[in-house]
Amino acid sequence: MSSDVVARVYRGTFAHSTWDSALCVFTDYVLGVNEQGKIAFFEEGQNVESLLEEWGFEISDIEQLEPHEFFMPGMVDTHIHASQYAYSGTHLDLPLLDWLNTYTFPVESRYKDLDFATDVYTKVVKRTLCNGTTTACYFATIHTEASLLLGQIADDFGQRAFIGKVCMDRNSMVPDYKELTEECKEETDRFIHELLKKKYALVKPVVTPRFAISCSSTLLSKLGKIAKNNDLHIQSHISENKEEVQFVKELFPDCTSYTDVYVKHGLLTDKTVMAHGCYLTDEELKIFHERGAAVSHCPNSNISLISGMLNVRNVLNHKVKLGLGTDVAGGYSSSMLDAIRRAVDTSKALCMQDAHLKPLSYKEAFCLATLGGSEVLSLDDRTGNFEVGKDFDALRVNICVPGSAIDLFPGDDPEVILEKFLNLGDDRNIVEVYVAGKQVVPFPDFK
Ligand SMILES: O=c1[nH]c(=O)c2nc[nH]c2[nH]1
Ligand SMILES: [Zn+2]
Repeated sequence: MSSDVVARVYRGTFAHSTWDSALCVFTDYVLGVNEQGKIAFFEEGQNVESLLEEWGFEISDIEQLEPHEFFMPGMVDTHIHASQYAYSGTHLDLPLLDWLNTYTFPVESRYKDLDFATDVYTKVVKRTLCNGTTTACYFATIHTEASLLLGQIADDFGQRAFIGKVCMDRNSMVPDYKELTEECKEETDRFIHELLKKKYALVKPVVTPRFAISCSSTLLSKLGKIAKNNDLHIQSHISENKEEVQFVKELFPDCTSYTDVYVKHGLLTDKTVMAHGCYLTDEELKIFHERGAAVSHCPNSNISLISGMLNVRNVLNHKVKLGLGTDVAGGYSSSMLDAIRRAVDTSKALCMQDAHLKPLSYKEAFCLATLGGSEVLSLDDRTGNFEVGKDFDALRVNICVPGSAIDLFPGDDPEVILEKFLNLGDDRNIVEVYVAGKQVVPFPDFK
């Protein structure tokens, strides 16, 4: 008998991605979660007798899923601005640079107020968890205390998260909302130190230069060094909008491309995730591939701010790590299901312009939202699918809940049920959420 103790055993349908297949559906499988929250076994239901013996649990310990239920991996939002959740669903009438100056910076400057921060950050963590985001890579604001608070709230609610204190020392439009270069470096050091000191199991800091336009060359270099010395993740924005790309050219005339700006400052590593990338050239994508840097595709935001349409197929052909992001609040939805749908829509819109392109399938989008996202954040050895040994980050989906927007018909097999959920489902269908084996949705009573 195994010395490992299983805490939970489920039997029913499971769906996940592997690097060989964007969608694998397993019907009548048994999955065990050990006391450390890791997947202890994942086997065909017919092996249940030997599993009982090996793992020492009773048949009555098995939780049987209904035929209209399944488990899928938790979704990974590789790019979301927690601070912008305050105005999500509004302010979508301006292009990027005007949008930042008019709406974003004035709101982000309010996060010195920790009551405001607590309210918004609690709401965004709860909302994303309910919608199945088990891992989120967050931008906060320039404020160290509020950013630490976001880390504490993610930890309280059990979400796996990267937290970025935003760094910017250039801002002509809202001069209040920036730091001095040295102050920004020191506050970033303090933020990283304080967050790591908390020893949260699932919440880590990420070095976060906002984008090349809002950082001086000196600051970018300092941030590159901080990331290197502490072996940290890095996140920023790149090539989202044509005006932005042109402005970066003017600000950094010695750099050969937008990508080169980040390369020259030590910010394009195998732990870097860059949002958008709509206008990256093939040469730049080659550099991303060589360095192991990742792209976060944020299709809702790209359309909402009329920024551009990322050619996902081209990014995948260059073998660049790729995940999906909601980019709240340039993207108006905090749900990764929306990111899946918009990614497919954008790809189809590009196909209308170029008949040779192959559209992204719903299976590929599902893979990007789960396993792809975990790879983007270098977490694919810990999460992203139901491989034995990984953490159990999972969504229990029930198609037949009261008020469900999905109808089933005779002959709808598990693959059809998954496809209907991805296209028509919402948080009502996500009845339980697990992160590292711990049930985080429904929320515990004390919250
Ligand atoms: O979509 C975006 N949201 C932002 O907050 C931002 N900052 C720089 N570039 C950005 N793009
Ligand atoms: Zn963004």
